[in-house]
Amino acid sequence: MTAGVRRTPCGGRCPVRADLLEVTDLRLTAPDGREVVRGVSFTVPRGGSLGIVGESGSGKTLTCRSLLGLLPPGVSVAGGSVRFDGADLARLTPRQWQDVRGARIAAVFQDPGSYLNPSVPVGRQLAEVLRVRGGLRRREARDRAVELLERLGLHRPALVARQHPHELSGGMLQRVLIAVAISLEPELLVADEVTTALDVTVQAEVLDLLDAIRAERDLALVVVSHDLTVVARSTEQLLVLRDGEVVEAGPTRRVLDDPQHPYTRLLVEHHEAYALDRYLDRDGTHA
Ligand SMILES: Nc1ncnc2c1ncn2[C@@H]1O[C@H](COP(=O)(O)OP(=O)(O)OP(=O)(O)O)[C@@H](O)[C@H]1O
Repeated sequence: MTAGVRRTPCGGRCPVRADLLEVTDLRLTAPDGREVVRGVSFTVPRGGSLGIVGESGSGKTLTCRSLLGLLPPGVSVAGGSVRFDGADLARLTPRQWQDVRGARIAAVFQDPGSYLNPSVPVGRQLAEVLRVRGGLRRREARDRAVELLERLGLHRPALVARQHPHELSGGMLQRVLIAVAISLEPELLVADEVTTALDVTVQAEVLDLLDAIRAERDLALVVVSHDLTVVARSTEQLLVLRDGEVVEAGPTRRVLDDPQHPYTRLLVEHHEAYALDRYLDRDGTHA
C-alpha cells in the first residue's frame, strides 16, 4: 500500500547492517553554547526496542528529535552521527527527509490533541495521510483508515472515523495518533511520553498495543519516558540519561532489577513508591 516510500535514504546503495538505528557519540548544543546532549551512543536492531529514561531536562526529547531531523531552532548537532539503515541522517537533503520522516521513521508524542486538526474528523485526517503520502486512492484510503482504527483497538471504528478530536477521550486520541504514525508502515517508531497523560489502565492497554504492533510489523521502537513502569513494560534495552549523558545502559530487566549506577538506583527507588512491582514479577517476566 505504500509503494514508493521505502526508498533507502542513500538511493538503495546503503551497506547492509545488522542495526537499523545507530547513534554514535551524539553531541547537541543549545543556543547559549551549553552541551545538552553529551556523547550519547546506542543502537536499535530492526524490530527491537529501546527505552530512554532520565529526569526532566536530561536530554531524552532532544535525542529523539535528532532521530527525526527536528531539532528546535538554535539547538544544533555539535558532533557524532545518527545512522538509519546504514545512511547518515545528517547528510539527507530536505527532499530525502520527506521519504524518511513519517514514512520510515515515525513519531508519537504526548498531548495527541495538539497534533490533530480540531475541525476535521479523525478518520479523514488519517485517510489524507494514506492518500497523499501513501499513494492510495480516496476510497481505499478511507477503508484502510477504518481498518487501522480497528487494529488500534477502537470499537465501532467507522463511527470513530467520523468523529472530531474533541469527541474522543485522551486514550482514543492517542490510538488515533498511533494509527497515523504506523499508517505508512515505518520501520522505526519514536514514542515520546505517549502514555504520560493517560490513566494507568489505558496506559497499560496502549503499551500492550504498541508491543503487539511492534511484533507483527517487525517495527523498531524507541520509547522515551520519565516513568520506569512504561519502559519496563515495553522495551528490551534501556538507556539511562542524566544531564545529557548516558550513565547506564543494558537490557531493561537487568538495569531495573540490578542497577549499577547510583543515579539509576535512585530512579528505581523513587519508582518503587509508584508500584513498579505491578509490572515486574519476581521471575523476571512482564506481569
Ligand atoms: N529549544 C531549546 N532551546 C534551548 N535549550 C533547550 C531547548 N530544548 C531543550 N533544551 C535544553 O536541553 C536540555 C535537554 O532537554 P530535553 O527536552 O531533551 O530534556 P528531557 O529529558 O526530554 O526533559 P523532559 O522530560 O522535561 O521533557 C535541557 O537542559 C533543556 O533546557
